[in-house]
Amino acid sequence: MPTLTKLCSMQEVSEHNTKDDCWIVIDGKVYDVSSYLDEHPGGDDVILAATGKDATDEFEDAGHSRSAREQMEGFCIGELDESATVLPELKIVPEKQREHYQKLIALSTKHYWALPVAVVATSLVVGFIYLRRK
Ligand code: HEM
Repeated sequence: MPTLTKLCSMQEVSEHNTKDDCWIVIDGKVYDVSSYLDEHPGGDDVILAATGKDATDEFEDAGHSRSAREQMEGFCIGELDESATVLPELKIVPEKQREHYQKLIALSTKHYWALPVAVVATSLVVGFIYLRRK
């Protein structure tokens, strides 16, 4: 049977992030709490700060009562479309910048031999002085 539930992407939800138009995501469900912000006993700022992301942890951390949870169901407008997760855009580094980074890495690895050589040289000098004193 086809579902009548509205599916919303996180991108779409995050566009509703103002006092007059506020959607939040809790436990995979999308809630339009615009009309409830002024009445919310925990204040509107906490809810506004929870827009554009999954607010389940913040909601649970506040230890909401059973009646708060029942009240919440009245604001449900749909479900989060998990398949529409936005992949982070890959940053393409320009050729010149890439060459610059490669040179920097090559330059810094050039001196890796210095520390072990310094340790061995110091041990030799200390050993030599110790043997001469005996
Ligand atoms: C539709 C969604 C929500 C409803 C209906 C709702 C309802 C309520 C209610 C009725 C209370 C009073 C205490 C209780 O009965 O549990 C409350 C307190 C509170 N809520 Fe919400 N809430 C919602 C969403 C959120 C969200 C998303 C957050 C956090 C990001 C949040 C944070 C808090 C905090 C911090 C308190 C105060 C707790 C205290 O002072 O003890 N609420 N909420």
